[in-house]
Amino acid sequence: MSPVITEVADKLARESSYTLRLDNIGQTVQVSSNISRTADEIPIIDISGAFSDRYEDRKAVAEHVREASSRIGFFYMVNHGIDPECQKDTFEQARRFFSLPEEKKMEIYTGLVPDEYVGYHPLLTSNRDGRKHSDLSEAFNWAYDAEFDPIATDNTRPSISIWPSGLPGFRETLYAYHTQLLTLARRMSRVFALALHMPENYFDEYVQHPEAAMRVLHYPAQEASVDDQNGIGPHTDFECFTIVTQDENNGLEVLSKSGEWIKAPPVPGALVVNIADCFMRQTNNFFVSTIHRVINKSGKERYSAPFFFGFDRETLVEPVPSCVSEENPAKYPVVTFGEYYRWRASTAKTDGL
Ligand SMILES: O=C(O)CCC(=O)C(=O)O
Ligand SMILES: [Fe+2]
Repeated sequence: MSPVITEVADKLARESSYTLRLDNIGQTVQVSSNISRTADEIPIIDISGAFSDRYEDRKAVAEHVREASSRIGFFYMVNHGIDPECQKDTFEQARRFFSLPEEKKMEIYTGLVPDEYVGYHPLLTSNRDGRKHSDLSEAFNWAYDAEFDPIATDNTRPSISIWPSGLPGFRETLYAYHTQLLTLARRMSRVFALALHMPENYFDEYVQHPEAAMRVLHYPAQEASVDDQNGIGPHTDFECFTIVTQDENNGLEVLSKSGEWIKAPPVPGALVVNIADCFMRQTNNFFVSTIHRVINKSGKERYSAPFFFGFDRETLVEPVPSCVSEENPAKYPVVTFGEYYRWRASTAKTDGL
């Protein structure tokens, strides 16, 4: 084939529609094209009102969050009060860890801790999109630890995380940022309660000893085409909501309800929030847990730090009363958060994300 014809054929391949199946959540979606586009569907929400003493200010933020969470399941938040120095320090520690020799990182390989999503996930070990090469990212995950929770009520439960040796300050720096996000996430759970037209303290009892895991990710610059590889393949997150800190490089993409990949580029000073599967179940599909992926074609290394927030493992994932009615009965069987989490974490590890 002449180069021109190959190019046209490639273009057609990339622009043709395909079916995406996510077996773990039983979703099949039709994607119109593998090419992502820029769109302004992901709103930027100023959440300063969430910290206001005035109920009307908090309610106004919640209404924006309600709109975004039910329409696209993603939004940016600005004026969240997080210290940018902590973000910088976290990325610095991530760079330090990922530049260790592979054997050193493998000392805390996630495979050593069955059923828990902690430790090191090496490059090219997951593949969510069977049509492509394995995912071009590596990650380090850690979990909630009451020692670093300023309002912990129960310090007796052991931490499940595993830590690299010989990296002084690594754990403390990562927890300094984790603690800030934990406090923000508790505040956001009040915003979400209002967004669901429930009393503001509706979720308070579920966030005493929350599922609050975090990860740092490293995406090398991808040379393969977007049709041949992902940084992280298409997936949904499995807790209630995720707060993602991005560096300054593009890569994150969100699948809109109409089946188009939409870019979620970094916005200076903003954190990305996305709804995850437990919240979708609890809201009886009113909030949408949106499929997303990362492809790093920025030409540079990309780092990100998602914080995954879910409720205590004893909590029942049962529908919020404002989201069920006789005409709209519960769509999911009730399980505890811990049962759901363990099932998803173990399948994610065997299936690769
Ligand atoms: O790197 C990102 O921006 C998002 C990563 C992500 O979706 C995940 O770790 O679940
Ligand atoms: Fe994700």
